[in-house]
Amino acid sequence: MNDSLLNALQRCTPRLGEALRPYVMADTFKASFSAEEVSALQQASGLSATELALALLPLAASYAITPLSHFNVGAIAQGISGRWYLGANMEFASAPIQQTIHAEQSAINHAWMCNEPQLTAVTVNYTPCGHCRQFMNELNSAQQLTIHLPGCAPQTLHDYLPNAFGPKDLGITDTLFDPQAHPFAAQSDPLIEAAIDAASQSYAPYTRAYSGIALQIDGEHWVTGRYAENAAFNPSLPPLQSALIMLQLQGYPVSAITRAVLVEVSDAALSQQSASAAILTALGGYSLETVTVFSK
Ligand SMILES: O=c1ccn([C@H]2C[C@H](O)[C@@H](CO)O2)c(=O)[nH]1
Ligand SMILES: [Zn+2]
Repeated sequence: MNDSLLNALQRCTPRLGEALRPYVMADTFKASFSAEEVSALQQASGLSATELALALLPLAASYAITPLSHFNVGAIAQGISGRWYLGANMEFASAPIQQTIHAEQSAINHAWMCNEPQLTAVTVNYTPCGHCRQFMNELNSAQQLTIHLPGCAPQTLHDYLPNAFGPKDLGITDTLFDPQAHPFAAQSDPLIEAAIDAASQSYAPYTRAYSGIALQIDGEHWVTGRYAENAAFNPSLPPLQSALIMLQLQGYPVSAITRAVLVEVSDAALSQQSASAAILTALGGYSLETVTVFSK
């Protein structure tokens, strides 16, 4: 368990801190709470669901990596399954500033990578920036999504983003969190296979440049990341960022990476290769294997 998570736990009110401790201290804790855990935490703390989500934001923000801003943002994506997924911003020193991951993207990607079918709300400790509002507008629940902020009445995403530009403006009916299953031929290497699986579930309705990443952590563990496009293009989340979010939230340091594989579609209109390789270099000289796959 990392020190900043422990610090955040110690700064909770005694009642909440005591209730959280068994979950957060467990080796199996992966920065999310099941519906049963959320209701047990509510019972023990006496907080409403909204109050509890706000009270958990410092825990979410403890996952932030902010060498550039030292401004830690925490977010919680609340799934229709009842599970809550934490997320935090991540900055990369020595890489272009555009590579930054916002806390809302982190929490939302976390839920998506865990195959949550839909989000009902996002709770965040600062007002979401325009880029995040646009990122959230891609969700299959964009029309109903509630945003919770400290000291602010709950409002819908629509309140935060009137006259929104979205997938429909580009003639796309698919939305982020709609299940994706793009068929690619299998390969025998398990890590490549994990990256192919991520690519097949990636969301790229605008370019069809499906891509996925798998990062080997040790002999038998890996994390994966999927590409998530956005109608406004720039708020898209590249597959490496998606995988690095999962690495961070599962408690692994970047130094644990032993191998990195990017899977892309052959003859795609764009490539993640050079941007992903540049970040891996900035993170400490990790090399990137790129595998191109053909649609079945
Ligand atoms: O909605 C927002 C706004 C900003 N940030 C992060 C990005 C960057 O790391 C830092 C300063 O902008 O805060 C978020 O995570 N979400
Ligand atoms: Zn943002």
